[in-house]
Amino acid sequence: MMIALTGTPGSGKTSIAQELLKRGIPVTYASDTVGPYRLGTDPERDTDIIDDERWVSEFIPIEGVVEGHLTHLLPADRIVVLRCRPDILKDRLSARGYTKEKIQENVEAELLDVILVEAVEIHGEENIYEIDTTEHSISECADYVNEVIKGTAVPTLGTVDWLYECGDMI
Ligand SMILES: Nc1ncnc2c1ncn2[C@@H]1O[C@H](COP(=O)(O)OP(=O)(O)OP(=O)(O)O)[C@@H](O)[C@H]1O
Repeated sequence: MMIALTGTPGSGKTSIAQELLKRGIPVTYASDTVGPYRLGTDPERDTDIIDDERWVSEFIPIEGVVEGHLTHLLPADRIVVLRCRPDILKDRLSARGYTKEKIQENVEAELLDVILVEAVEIHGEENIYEIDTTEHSISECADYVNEVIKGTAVPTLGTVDWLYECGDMI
């Protein structure tokens, strides 16, 4: 069973993946697999350009959790979408020293549910497990992913409405 752990940059994927690893759950970092698919960098957006179609088509499925903001594109069995309240996400990304533009791009993507919508389109609502990392500790989020792995979690989406709560950030 392959579980995708996805979410906007800063939503907490790496932190939760590290906690899962500590608990003995196998984790693959997508960033370790995209090297051959890197086409270059986008200087304006300060990000790598990845040939994601080829990456997805050539990805050899793993047993365990695959972490990264593109992993919902993979043919995973269940998709955990991490959410983060946009004002908190802004703080987390500012603390990293990201540019204003890069922060704005990611905050808007989170506000507009971009990853969640893509995940639902690809995998259907019945395979989506959404969790708000603003409201839960890293340990609680890892507990939840563990439940998703075991099959005891109930698929969920629509647990947050950032446009209602923080729409004035756009
Ligand atoms: N409940 C939580 N779950 C995950 N991270 C949290 C939580 N609460 C606070 N944080 C903090 O938020 C930050 C999340 O950063 P992290 O690198 O894990 O995100 P990411 O989604 O992997 O980002 P990227 O896609 O850029 O790698 C960390 O500093 C972490 O300590």
